[in-house]
Amino acid sequence: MSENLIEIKGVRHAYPTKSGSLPVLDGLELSVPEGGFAAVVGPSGCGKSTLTRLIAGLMKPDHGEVWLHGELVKGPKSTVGMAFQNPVLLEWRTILQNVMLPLEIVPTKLSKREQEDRARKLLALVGLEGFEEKRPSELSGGMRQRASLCRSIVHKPDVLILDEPFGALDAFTREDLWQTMHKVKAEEPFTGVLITHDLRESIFLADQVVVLSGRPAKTQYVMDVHLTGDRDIEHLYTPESAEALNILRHQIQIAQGRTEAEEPAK
Ligand SMILES: Nc1ncnc2c1ncn2[C@@H]1O[C@H](COP(=O)(O)OP(=O)(O)OP(=O)(O)O)[C@@H](O)[C@H]1O
Repeated sequence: MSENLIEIKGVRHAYPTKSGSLPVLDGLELSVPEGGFAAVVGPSGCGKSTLTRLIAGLMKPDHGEVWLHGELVKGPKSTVGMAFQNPVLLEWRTILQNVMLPLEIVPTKLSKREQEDRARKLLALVGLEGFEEKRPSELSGGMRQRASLCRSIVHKPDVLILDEPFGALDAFTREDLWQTMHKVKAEEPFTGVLITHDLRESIFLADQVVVLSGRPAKTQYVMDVHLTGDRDIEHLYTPESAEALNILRHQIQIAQGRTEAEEPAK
């Protein structure tokens, strides 16, 4: 049994297509300890979303193993929470009812009253107090994404998967959401995997950045992030952050086949 909450070992996967088999992952390794937060970056179409489906047990890999909490993943896991770029909130339900949805699906010991209290507490945590009875269309994109985040953690999942949740937001809203994420993680600790195309986002939010190679993707590079103290946006403009971003940018260029693997210029 592994000490890591998420352990992905030697995963290989190919999709059958009309023109033959499309190898997508080939040699994927990922380890995330309990309470850890890994950001996964890589070239477009390299297999990042495929990785999230494997962790959630929505697909089985052709080869290799996915372990969650010391258990081999063999089917869909309700202990995994997910949030996507498009929040997909149900318009016929209020924001509060949308956030409570997973509690209707995943078994819970909470009474109806306690479920509602929990959903209200999370909405307040992300700055949506007073919007509980609104419909999704009455909220901005950033607010809908905040509600979606509450919905993804309301049932206290073991693992939170975030698949480009901030990708469609403007830069200022995105930075606000990054800070909200830190607040949420401090109050409601989770083990997370974030898929992103934004390298600044990866080093601001995660404690480990995993760079995937071009398709079929393998784990090409892993960076531990050591931003000290409370993370605020100014941390992104320090020499340490600039150096980390430089290294990651270089790794992405290697993954895209635009440069040879070599030490980045200092
Ligand atoms: N169900 C499927 N059947 C066949 N091919 C698929 C299927 N799902 C994904 N693919 C293909 O597998 C490759 C990897 O897809 P995936 O969505 O995992 O990549 P990604 O890294 O998340 O992409 P992006 O960066 O564009 O979001 C792509 O070429 C995609 O077209």
